[in-house]
Amino acid sequence: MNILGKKSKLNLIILSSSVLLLYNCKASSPVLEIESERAQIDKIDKKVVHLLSQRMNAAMKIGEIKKKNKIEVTQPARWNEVKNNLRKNAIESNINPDMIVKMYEVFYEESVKQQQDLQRK
Ligand SMILES: O=C(O)C(=O)C[C@]1(C(=O)O)C=C[C@@H](O)C=C1
Repeated sequence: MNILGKKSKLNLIILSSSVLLLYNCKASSPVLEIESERAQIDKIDKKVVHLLSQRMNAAMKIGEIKKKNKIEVTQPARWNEVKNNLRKNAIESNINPDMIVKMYEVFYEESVKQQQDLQRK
């Protein structure tokens, strides 16, 4: 026995066709595709900032130890090691190593500055 009448069946077909049409429009819309990638970027940026904050916290802990033990803040050999690691990681991840090191120079300067501020306290 047929549960749906002819009219309801027709309405259902029209409705499902419209949904399909709408879905296809969305999937191929450049604006929506860009929005989707932007949402990815926002998520990644949030994670990057969180990780950088964790890096700074680790540097501050090192700063406390250096202060207590009268150890020099700047450690050029370690900084060279960090840069070599960064270059290796960048190449493995197919991203420009010079750009990564340039970015890290900013993080490193801040790390040293914060440690030096701590020594003065
Ligand atoms: O490894 C240390 O001793 C740190 O204090 C961390 C850090 C860094 O931010 O990577 C900062 C200063 C040093 O010159 C070397 C490295």
